[in-house]
Parts: sequence; C-alpha cells; structure tokens
Amino acid sequence: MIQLSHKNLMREACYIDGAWVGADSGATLSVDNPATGATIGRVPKMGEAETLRAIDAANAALPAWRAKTGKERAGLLRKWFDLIMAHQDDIARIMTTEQGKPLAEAKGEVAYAASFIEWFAEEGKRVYGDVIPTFAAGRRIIVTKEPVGVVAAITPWNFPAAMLTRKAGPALAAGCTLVCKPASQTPFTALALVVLAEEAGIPRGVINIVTGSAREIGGAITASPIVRKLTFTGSTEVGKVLIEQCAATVKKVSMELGGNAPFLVFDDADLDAAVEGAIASKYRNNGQTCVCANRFYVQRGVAKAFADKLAARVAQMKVGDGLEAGVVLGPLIDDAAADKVDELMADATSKGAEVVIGGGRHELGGRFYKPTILLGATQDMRLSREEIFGPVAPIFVFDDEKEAVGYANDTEFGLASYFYTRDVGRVFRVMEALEYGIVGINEGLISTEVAPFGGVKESGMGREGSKYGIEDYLEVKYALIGGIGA
Ligand SMILES: NC(=O)C1=CN([C@@H]2O[C@H](COP(=O)(O)OP(=O)(O)OC[C@H]3O[C@@H](n4cnc5c(N)ncnc54)[C@H](OP(=O)(O)O)[C@@H]3O)[C@@H](O)[C@H]2O)C=CC1
Ligand SMILES: O=C(O)CCCC(=O)O
Repeated sequence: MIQLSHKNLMREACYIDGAWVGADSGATLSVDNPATGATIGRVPKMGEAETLRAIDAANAALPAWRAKTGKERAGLLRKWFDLIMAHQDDIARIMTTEQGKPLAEAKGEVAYAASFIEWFAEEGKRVYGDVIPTFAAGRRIIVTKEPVGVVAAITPWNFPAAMLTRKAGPALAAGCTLVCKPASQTPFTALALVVLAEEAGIPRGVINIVTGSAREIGGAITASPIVRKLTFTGSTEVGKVLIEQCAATVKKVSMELGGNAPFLVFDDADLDAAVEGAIASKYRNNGQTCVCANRFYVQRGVAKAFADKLAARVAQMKVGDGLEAGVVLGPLIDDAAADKVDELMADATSKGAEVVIGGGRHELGGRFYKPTILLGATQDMRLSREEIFGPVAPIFVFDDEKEAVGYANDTEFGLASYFYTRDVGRVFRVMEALEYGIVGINEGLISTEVAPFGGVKESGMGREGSKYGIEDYLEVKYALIGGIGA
C-alpha cells in the first residue's frame, strides 16, 4: 500500500459520466512497481463498450460545458490546479511507485503538470476572433473560434501527469470535453488527477478516463464520428497507426512522437555549462523522455575534456528505488526497455565505441542501469538512429559546423535539439539550420508551459503549451454578413 494523506487518490476504477466504475467483464490489469516488481494495484481492463459510453458521456456534457464562459471554466480549472498542488506529495508518491522516477523529480512533474492547468485556465479567457476589413461595401467578415468538440487523449508512461494535463488543460479551457486513456503501466497518477478534477467540481461527463486494452480503446476512439480530435503522445510507430485510423472520420490529430535529439558542443562553448545541460537533458527521467539528448556531437578539440567532465558528474549519480533519499536515477520502466538499451550498447561497442563510465546493468539488478558514457560513437551505430530511452550518452566527434549540422539533421525525427556555443553568429546560423521544432541554445532543459512544445518530420504535428497550444483545440469559423447597407 502506498502511504497517502488523501486516501481516495489511489482509485482502482475508471471515471465515466461522473461515476467510478469497473470493466463490464470485471477484468482487471495489474500495475507493477518497476523498482521492485511488486504489484501495487489493479485497474479495470476496459474495451470498446466502456469507451463508447465514455464518448457518449463526453458528448452529452459538451453543450453545457462549451456554453460556459471562459471565465467560468477558468474558475473550475483553477480549483483543479489548486487541488493538484495541495496534493503534490501524494501524487508524486503514486507516480514514483508506478513509474520509477525519483520522488523529487516526480514532485517536479506534478508542479509542471499543474502549470498547464493554470496556464490554460487563463488562456481560455483570451480565445479571440477577428474582424477582417471587408472586401465589399455592405458586407462584413467576422471570424470566431469554437471548441472542436469531444476530444480523446492517449498518453504515455514517462510523464504520467504532465502529458495528461498538457492535453486536458487546453481542451477543457477551450470548451471541449474529454475521454482519456493513460498508459497501462502508469494509470494511477492519471486516475488521481481525475479524482481531483471531480473534487474541483468539473461537471460529470466533461472528463472521463478509461483504462485497459489499448487496441480496443484506441479502435473505439478513432472509429467514433463523435470524437472530433485525437491528441497522442507516445511512439512514432503507434502514432502512425492512429493517424491512419483517424483518417476514416477525418479527425484533427495532434501527435507528439519520438525524438532523436542531437546535442552539439562547439569548441568555443562553456564546457561546464554544457556538462550541466547534458546531465539535465540526458539523465532526466533516466533518459526516458522524447526530448532527452540521444546523440552528443562534440568538436574534436574539446571531446575528451567534455567526456571527462561529464564522467566526473555521472560518477556522482546515485541509482536506486526512487523513494530512497538521494537517488537521482530510478529503474527503467520495464524489462523490454532494459533489453533494448543492452542491444544498443552491444551494437555500439561491437562497432568500436569505448565505454568511458558505466556500460551495463547496475549491481542492484532488475531494471536498474548504470549511467553510461560512450566515446567514439559513429553514424553506423543503431543508437545514432534509434531512441535510446535509457541513461546512455554516446559521444560522436566532429570537425566543423557544417558537418555537425549535417549529422544533427540526419534523422527522420525533428523534436528537440541542443547546442552550446558562445559565438553569436553561430547561434543564429545553427538555430536556423536545425530541422527541429525545439532548439535549446546553451540550455539543456527546454520544457515549460509557456512555450510551444512539438516536433517536425516524424516527431509529429501540433504544439502543446503556450498560446499556440490552445489553437489545436479550436476550429475557426468565418461568417460573412451581408445586407448591411452603405
Ligand atoms: N514521445 C514520447 O514521449 C514517448 C516515446 N516513447 C517511445 O516509444 C517506445 C515504446 O514505448 P511504449 O510505451 O510502448 O509507447 P506506445 O506508443 O506504445 O504507448 C503510448 C500510449 O499509446 C497506447 N497505445 C499503444 N498501442 C496503441 C494502439 N494500437 N492504439 C491506441 N493506443 C495505443 C499505450 O497504451 P498501453 O500502455 O495500454 O499499451 C499508451 O497509452 C519507447 O521506448 C520510446 O522509444 C514512449 C513513450 C513516450
Ligand atoms: O517525453 C515526452 O513525452 C515529453 C517530454 C516531457 C517534457 O519535457 O515536457
């Protein structure tokens, strides 16, 4: 049992039309602690029928919710934000237990998650339209923005709170209603957030959550003509399947998919700052974020110095159960994730990469992995193309700016990128040349609710957070008014 101050936060049921319910069949899925392998609870194994009921509930709740003023919706969202922050410790404890990230990081994620609710509560009041200067006397053009309608959100296990609120915040603020499906490995964090949405007084049907079979739930969502938008964060592979499925009903889609972030260090960089940025970008959530640096390209003259400084910092990182004090790297999410990191490591070392520090599974066993640095990585290694999603930092060497940018862009992905330099001209040249939705320049942490997060190429479409984030939940309506006279 997870020790919580708010006992009701840990719910082993789904929330549909304002009621906490189980699966029709009574079937459940177990949720395990990745640090210990122990089962921490069970959630309903729902499928098509329950999902369709959730969609109907969202549809029934839509007229009243969209009719509220932005300010009325903002009031309820603000209460939700306050409750999330009031229960930050409990939610973080649930998150660490089911996801593995260290408690301090989990607390940070809860605050980050809440920030999307606060931000969009405000932004929902500012959904402005336009009056366009007319093209003909006696006519006027008005542009208004309307909620897209019922939205479905499918979220991943690596940020079980923030990926939900980054979607729920703008959706609800815009006047949409929501059906969400959290990852099966981390449903309790999402369920806890919905418990608090209910306590905040968000009306029944406005937010619904179903857990269970991804294929059945995803199939019901994408086939439904009622659902007008799907917002997804997860693998590119599943994103592509969902885009295809959404084509049948021509839904709007927002896709936040995989990344392969390059992290460039030029020889004029502040190396200490670059090392701090590398630690934040690479090892946050044990390397399991889509914006984690995946490839370090370091200019030849500073490559060894950068590797040594990074290794000195990595040597201090404590690996262990995220609930233990001082731990900064928890377990990987599951055995498959650890096996994949092993495979990428074996491929890289067989092709000549040299282990600077770490290099394999941790003595703790299970899914614990040593934070690792590799020197001598090359473009023919699998980890130059695939998301590592683990604590391995491969260092590639380059000689000039053109070569570095060429390597950085040599991927089908285009989410986050980073570079370190003190040359102002290079700042602009490289920023403009990188084919990425996000560029961190002398910064390793780019996530904030006030900026637009999203990718290009196979990293997806749409932006989350910031004033741009709400646009994905709005339709533009153009009205031409005639008969006005002279
Ligand atoms: N962009 C990102 O932030 C993320 C990228 N990834 C990448 O993807 C790899 C695999 O991770 P994984 O968790 O399997 O990611 P997935 O893309 O499989 O899972 C993300 C979400 O999609 C759901 N899902 C899976 N299959 C379907 C489907 N056919 N229809 C509808 N929903 C579906 C999952 O449900 P369920 O949990 O029930 O299977 C989960 O809620 C990682 O190693 C990493 O490389 C992973 C997570 C986030
Ligand atoms: O990995 C992801 O899916 C999103 C990264 C979270 C963030 O940094 O906002």
